[in-house]
Amino acid sequence: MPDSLRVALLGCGVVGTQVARILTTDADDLAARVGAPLQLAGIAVRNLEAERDASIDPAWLTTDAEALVDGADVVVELMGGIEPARTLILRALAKGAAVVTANKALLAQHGPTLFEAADAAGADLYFEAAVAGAIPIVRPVRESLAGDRVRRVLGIVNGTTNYVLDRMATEGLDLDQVVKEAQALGYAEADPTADVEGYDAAAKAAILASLAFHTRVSLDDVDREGITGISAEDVDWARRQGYVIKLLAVAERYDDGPDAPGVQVRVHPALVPEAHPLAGVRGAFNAVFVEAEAAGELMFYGRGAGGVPTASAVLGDVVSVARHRVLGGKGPVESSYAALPVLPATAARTRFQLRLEVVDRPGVLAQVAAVLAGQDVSIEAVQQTPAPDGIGAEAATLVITTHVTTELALRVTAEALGSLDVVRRVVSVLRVEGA
Ligand SMILES: NC(=O)c1ccc[n+]([C@@H]2O[C@H](COP(=O)([O-])OP(=O)(O)OC[C@H]3O[C@@H](n4cnc5c(N)ncnc54)[C@H](O)[C@@H]3O)[C@@H](O)[C@H]2O)c1
Ligand SMILES: N[C@@H](CCO)C(=O)O
Ligand code: NA
Repeated sequence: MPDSLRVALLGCGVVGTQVARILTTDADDLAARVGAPLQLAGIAVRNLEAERDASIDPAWLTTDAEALVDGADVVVELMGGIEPARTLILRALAKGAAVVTANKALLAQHGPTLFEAADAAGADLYFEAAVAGAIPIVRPVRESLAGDRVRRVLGIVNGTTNYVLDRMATEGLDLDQVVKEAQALGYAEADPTADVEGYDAAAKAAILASLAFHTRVSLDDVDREGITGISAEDVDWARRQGYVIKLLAVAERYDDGPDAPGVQVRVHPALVPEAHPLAGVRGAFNAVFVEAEAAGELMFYGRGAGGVPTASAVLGDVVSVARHRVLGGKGPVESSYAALPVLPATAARTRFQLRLEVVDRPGVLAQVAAVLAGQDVSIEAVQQTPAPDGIGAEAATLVITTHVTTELALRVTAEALGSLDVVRRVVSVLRVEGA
């Protein structure tokens, strides 16, 4: 067998601990698969004295990340954040080391810089764990679908928010209550902003869109709306109409119409029909639904987070890049040749459902319909129910589902409806996806 390959770990947190453990406990199998032993060269940490899992040998730890990087064949970055992760990855690539990272935030903001550095050095940069944790999705999109044309990607890529929305639906609980519960269970962070406001999902959406459309898409290109505006009442309304509310990452390519060709990438809560495969994704699970021209519909499902599942994706990448070291060759480089324009939020095309509280008297529906017609928004269905308790007599709730329209037309429509005398309140506006 060739000489062993030196693997440096940066970060010994939730994921790093599990990667270190499996690297050592499964060393024989990994060596056989790679064709050379993988030697854990060390783990860079901030504090040598911090309490750690019993599987972590204190002799592995160092605070000198730079020296560790300089002596490595494979650098595994699991610190998270932008700096020093970015500088250390660039340093590793410049020295010709292969890099594996799970850092979606870094890739979504500085991907091009990192990929250019990898290309210049002829080194591998792998990142399966950065999108949907254990689920193989980066490699399928980057490699298996490289001969196809992806049209659309719809993903549930944040486990925390999926757990929260699922509990709201099954228990009728409010968002705040469930977020507290998710924190107690260790799903949600002490500061849940990155998850509930959709930043984590938006970073993953940018990475997926870049891969799917061979176009650079950064976090700033993603229109983002979190789940904080979703009420228990919204969830209940959705259920009664045969939908579930999911936080979706949507990336699609438009080949017709005034904006074509272009890609549109967004993260927002959406109504998903109960019969759609994404509607059945429960709890903290993730799933990514891909529509490709030749392949048709594909669905990738599994655990998007957690130290052990995420370590599976990291180690899969480590084995891949290590095999290249042993056998020669290299993995794919960044593919951004298509350079499609990334379209603004207003260009997004989808169906919508508007819920209005209206005055219940003759002619109201006609006025409402005229506003939609004025923006060329086509109505697919209208449902009227008597006023909920508390909004008074002669009032009704009107639920209007539209055909596909643009976000721009919908925004203008919602504003115009809100200013009609007969509309007391625009209660909610939700996109409908996957129908
Ligand atoms: N936890 C998950 O389920 C999950 C899933 C997919 C991807 N990821 C990604 O994996 C990465 C790691 O996540 P995690 O959950 O293990 O985070 P974590 O916070 O548990 O671990 C990060 C560790 O890195 C250490 N660290 C930070 N800066 C450092 C520095 N300058 N030098 C040395 N050590 C430093 C921290 O002290 C911490 O122990 C992140 O990029 C995250 O987005 C995590
Ligand atoms: N916080 C993320 C896990 C890491 O990507 C989630 O809830 O899915
Ligand atoms: Na993955």
